[in-house]
Amino acid sequence: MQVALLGGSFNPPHVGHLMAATYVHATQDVDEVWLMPSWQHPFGKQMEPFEHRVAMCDALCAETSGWLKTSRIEQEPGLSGRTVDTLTLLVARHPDIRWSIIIGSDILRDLPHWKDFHRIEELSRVMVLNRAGYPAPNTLGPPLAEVSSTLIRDLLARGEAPSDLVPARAIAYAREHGLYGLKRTP
Ligand SMILES: Nc1ncnc2c1ncn2[C@@H]1O[C@H](COP(=O)(O)OP(=O)(O)OP(=O)(O)O)[C@@H](O)[C@H]1O
Ligand SMILES: O=C(O)c1ccc[n+]([C@@H]2O[C@H](COP(=O)([O-])O)[C@@H](O)[C@H]2O)c1
Repeated sequence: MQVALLGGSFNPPHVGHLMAATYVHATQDVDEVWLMPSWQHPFGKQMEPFEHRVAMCDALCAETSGWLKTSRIEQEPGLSGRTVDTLTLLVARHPDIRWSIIIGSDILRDLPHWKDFHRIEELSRVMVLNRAGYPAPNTLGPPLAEVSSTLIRDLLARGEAPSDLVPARAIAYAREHGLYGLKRTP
C-alpha cells in the first residue's frame, strides 16, 4: 500500500488542504492520504488544541469516500513535530506501507531549517505541490487554491464567515466549540 502524508497545523483545515489531498490521490500512485496534524509545532506555531484540530480534519475526511484519513501519530510520546522522526516511527510501525510526503511550495523556504531532510528523502517520495502565490521550480501540478489558515483566522476575527473556504462540517465544528473566537452555538 502507498500512503501520502500531509502534515500541518490545520488551524483550521481548509479547502486548500482538501484540494491538495484530492489532487495527489487522483493523479499520483497513492492509495490513501493521511492528514497529520501537529501535536506541537517545531517552529512554535500557536494552535487550537490538538483534539479540536483532529476533529476538524475528520470533518474533511468525511467529504471523501474513505481514502482520506487523520493520523494522530504526532501525539506519540518522544515526537516533537520533526517529520524525520515521525516518518521513522511510521516506517517501523508499518513495514508494508510505501510513504510519500506532501508539502506545499511555501515550505521550500523553510526546508534548510528542517531536521535531516535528506533522510526524509531516503525514507519517502517527497511531493512538492504548487501552492498559489509560491511559484517554484519542479513542483507538481497546477497552482492550487489561494487560501490559508491565516486568512481564515483573519476573516473569523473580523466576524466574517469563510464558508466558501472551509468545508461546512469543519466550520460547524469550530462554531459548536467556540474556536477562533466564534460565538458558541448549541
Ligand atoms: N492552498 C494550498 N495549496 C497547496 N498546499 C497547501 C495549501 N494550504 C496548505 N498547504 C500545504 O499543507 C501543509 C499544511 O499547511 P498548514 O496546515 O500549515 O496550512 P496553512 O494554510 O499554510 O497555515 P497557516 O496559514 O496557519 O500557516 C503544508 O505543506 C502547506 O504547504
Ligand atoms: O522536520 C522538521 O524539522 C519540520 C520543521 C517544520 C515543519 N515541519 C512539518 O511540516 C508540516 C507543515 O508545517 P506547517 O509549518 O506548514 O504547519 C508539519 O507536519 C510540520 O510538523 C517539520
